[in-house]
Amino acid sequence: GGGNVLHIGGIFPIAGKGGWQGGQACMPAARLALEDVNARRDLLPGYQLKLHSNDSECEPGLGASVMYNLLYNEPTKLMLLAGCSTVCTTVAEAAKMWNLVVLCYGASSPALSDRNRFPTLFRTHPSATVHNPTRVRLMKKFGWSRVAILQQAEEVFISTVEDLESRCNEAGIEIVTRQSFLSDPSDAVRNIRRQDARVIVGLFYVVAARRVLCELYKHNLYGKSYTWFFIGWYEDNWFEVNLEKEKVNCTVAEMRIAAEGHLTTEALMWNQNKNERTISGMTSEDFRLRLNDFLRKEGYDIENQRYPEGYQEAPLAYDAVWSVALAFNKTMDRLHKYGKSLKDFNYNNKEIADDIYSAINSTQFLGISGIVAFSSQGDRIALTQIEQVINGSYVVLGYYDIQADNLTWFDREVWKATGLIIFNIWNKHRR
Ligand SMILES: CC1(C)CO[C@@H](CC(=O)O)CN1
Repeated sequence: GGGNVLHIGGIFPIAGKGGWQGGQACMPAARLALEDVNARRDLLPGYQLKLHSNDSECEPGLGASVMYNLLYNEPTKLMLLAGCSTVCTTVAEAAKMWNLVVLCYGASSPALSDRNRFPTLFRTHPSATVHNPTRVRLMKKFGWSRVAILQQAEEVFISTVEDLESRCNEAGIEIVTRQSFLSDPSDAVRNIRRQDARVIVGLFYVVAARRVLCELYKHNLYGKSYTWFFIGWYEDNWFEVNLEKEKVNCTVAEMRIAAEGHLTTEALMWNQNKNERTISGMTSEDFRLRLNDFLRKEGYDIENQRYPEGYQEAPLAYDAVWSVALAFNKTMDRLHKYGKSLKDFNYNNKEIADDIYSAINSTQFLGISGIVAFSSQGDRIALTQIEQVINGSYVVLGYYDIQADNLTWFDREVWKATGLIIFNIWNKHRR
């Protein structure tokens, strides 16, 4: 390859319906990060990092062909970045044959936390199981010892529920029933009611969530004596939109009544301290403004974003490129000691691959998405946020740091049942 350039491959969900909205902003975010790391004189001195990328449309087959094109054509790539869970599964399973580390910025599937199947996988996107310690922590806080599970029959939710069940067992919390459905939740919801479960964890994509909520309204499974956990990464007004289009036979008013009071958990993807300078020198707010500016120039539709922060996962792609640059920087220093260089990598020298692996494995820096560090399975270590719908909109109730088992709580929760309010007042004064 030309001169002192370090090449990496990138597979992004650009077009196609499979791509989650955040996905489209991942390649632009990665481009911004490349600009920034290449501008730094203290990073990879004398080298430029170059990203060769193409569109997977979030389809594993297309993603595989993009990977083959990247690997069967010059120049040699030193690492691969990939997006969606399906694409990342395919790419990460094959990458070991080329001794390549794969860094996924948009894959949430718990199945990817498997060093046997994916020995060289790391991800800046947390696994969906990151919600579970948060759910269990809240069940303990509020003394909920009997919970039910309602899930859509999708791989990501099946493996998330398995992790949730084992954590509930460890915590002495009884799973009274586990109901699953493919696309029509009515039977499953009826079974939940029959079991008289009062705390229910719901795991489904947002279209199914609207159908579930309408069923809850029809079966009166909402309000003062029910607590629902939903996933927090749906768009904020998810329960008020697309009702006609998706033939949900509830009115917006009915959906609002059923939605009132439910809790959500989600992984934080934007550094919460908006004034805190990260490794790039930008705060997460600086990044949001700069990304939106960049996207506007590229013709992206900025206005109808589903999150106030814009494209939710963009920081994960930005931080992934920084992870690569910092890992290569470490590896260059080590290789120089025995007269080698990353330029010598040719998909076959295992010792250089192992050096890159151990460099990425010891990643630890403050990125736009918060502290970037990986578990031994290559999973992103992340903070989670708990919200509740109060008077129709989401209110942050607190944050949970799983590693430190530290729950930051703002005492803003509102339960409709007067009994619970009296109990909470008494309970607070008792301490
Ligand atoms: C939070 C979400 C929407 C979970 O799915 C990820 C996509 C995937 O896992 O394929 C993107 N981020």
